[in-house]
Amino acid sequence: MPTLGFLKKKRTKDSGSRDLDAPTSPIKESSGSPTTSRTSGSFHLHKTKTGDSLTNTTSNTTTSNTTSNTTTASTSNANANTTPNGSHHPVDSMHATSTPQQHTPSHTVPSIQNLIHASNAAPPRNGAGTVQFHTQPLNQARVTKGKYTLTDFAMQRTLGTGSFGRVHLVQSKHNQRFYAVKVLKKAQVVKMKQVEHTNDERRMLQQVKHPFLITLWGTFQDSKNLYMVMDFVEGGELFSLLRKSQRFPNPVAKFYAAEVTLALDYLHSHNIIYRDLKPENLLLDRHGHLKITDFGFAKEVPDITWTLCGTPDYLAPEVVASKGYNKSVDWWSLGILIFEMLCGFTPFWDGGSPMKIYENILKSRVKYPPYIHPDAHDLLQKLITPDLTKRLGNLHGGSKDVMNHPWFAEVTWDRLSKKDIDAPYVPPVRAGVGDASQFDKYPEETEAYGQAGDDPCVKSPPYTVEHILTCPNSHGHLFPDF
Ligand SMILES: Nc1ncnc2c1ncn2[C@@H]1O[C@H](COP(=O)(O)OP(=O)(O)OP(=O)(O)O)[C@@H](O)[C@H]1O
Repeated sequence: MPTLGFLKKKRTKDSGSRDLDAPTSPIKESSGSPTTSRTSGSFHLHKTKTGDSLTNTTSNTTTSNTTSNTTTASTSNANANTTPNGSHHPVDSMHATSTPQQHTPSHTVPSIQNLIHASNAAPPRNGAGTVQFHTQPLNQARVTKGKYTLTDFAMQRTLGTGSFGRVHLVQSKHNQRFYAVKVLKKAQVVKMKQVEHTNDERRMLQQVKHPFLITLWGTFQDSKNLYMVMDFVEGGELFSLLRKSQRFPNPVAKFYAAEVTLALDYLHSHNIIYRDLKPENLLLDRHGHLKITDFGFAKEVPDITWTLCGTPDYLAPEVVASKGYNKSVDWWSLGILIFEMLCGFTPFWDGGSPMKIYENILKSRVKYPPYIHPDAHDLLQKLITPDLTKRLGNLHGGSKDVMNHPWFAEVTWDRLSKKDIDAPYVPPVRAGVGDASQFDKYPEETEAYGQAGDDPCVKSPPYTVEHILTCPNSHGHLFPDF
């Protein structure tokens, strides 16, 4: 088992008082945007099996995910507070005085809410068939009036950096709301041969619409940079919560895994492979629900593809072996994600180089710690298998096989897909004020954005070989649609 300093560093790729939940365009009020209406919901059993015990940490109680047969407390509405948008959060009072960073020992799950509810209406078992997003057509590209420009936003601090970009908190000068803008340096994108991926990212994100996927409001560019305007997801990365907690109790891992499963189900039903699942790309909204961000490797693939991309620890063996692959890779990565949430480290991690990780992936031998719940163990074995004819999610039943697995037995999928279930952890953020306290601090960009100048990515004929190869139909524009 990895010990000291396991993956403290993030892994990079290889190669107002109104309804604050309503996504709103930075310039124009959107008409068709869904609002998130939350009511208290039930997700869990009254009594847990081994490993399911979860203590409410209203004090500094350590949350244990070790073996326990404890009957868990039901959430009492008597303690209920009201969130700024009027929805129901039983332990919000706790957040007013205790944030995880301030009070929680690093090896505990901070401020985990009761995840186990006493519910009068027992949730139907295996309600996988009722998920509503599956049948919805892909969006037409989201339309906003006119094109954004840099002058529409006041640029603020950096929220995160990645292999190819930097994400800033920004405030719209039109509606004063906060957004996240991903800035990609064109020169860097070209140098790292990410032109096609970047254009794909924009196209994919503009089409998808799902409660657990980030909303892209629009894009623009100047001579040096590409800009993608997204909703600001205030709660920070699941990565940070996981590293602070070391590992999640079984029900907590299950909650996040279930939301990811719904998102994958949606993407796959539209022939989109995500290809970069990892805790760094899972953000928590202010209620603690997930939003998957970073569609840099997402691709519409009706059958198979060959590109080697992803993050080493999370790559499926068929990707490492340069075989053609399909959606199956996301189910493998879901297995790695669940393993990492339950154990605090990834199964093929190795202190050495990515090459060593790849070797381990190809061998596909996983040591399962004894504290993993038997149902979780079973699911993991069925996801982290190199045999594509056996991998759950890749079989005849598709994603429904995953949703119907016993580990997810108490999940009421239709309610979860409406966010009608309380999240296990509510990030301590002040809504609507651009509170970025949940994000790590980064050195800021020194080069000013929006400088005038020639755009090296727009060429007149005759085109260079690079232009023709990377963007054959672009008529000289490497990023024609930004
Ligand atoms: N909509 C958002 N709201 C808040 N923070 C965000 C948002 N999108 C991204 N971030 C932050 O910025 C970080 C980097 O974003 P992103 O992963 O899209 O960039 P990247 O260059 O593709 O990264 P990587 O190489 O790690 O995959 C994220 O890990 C997250 O912390």
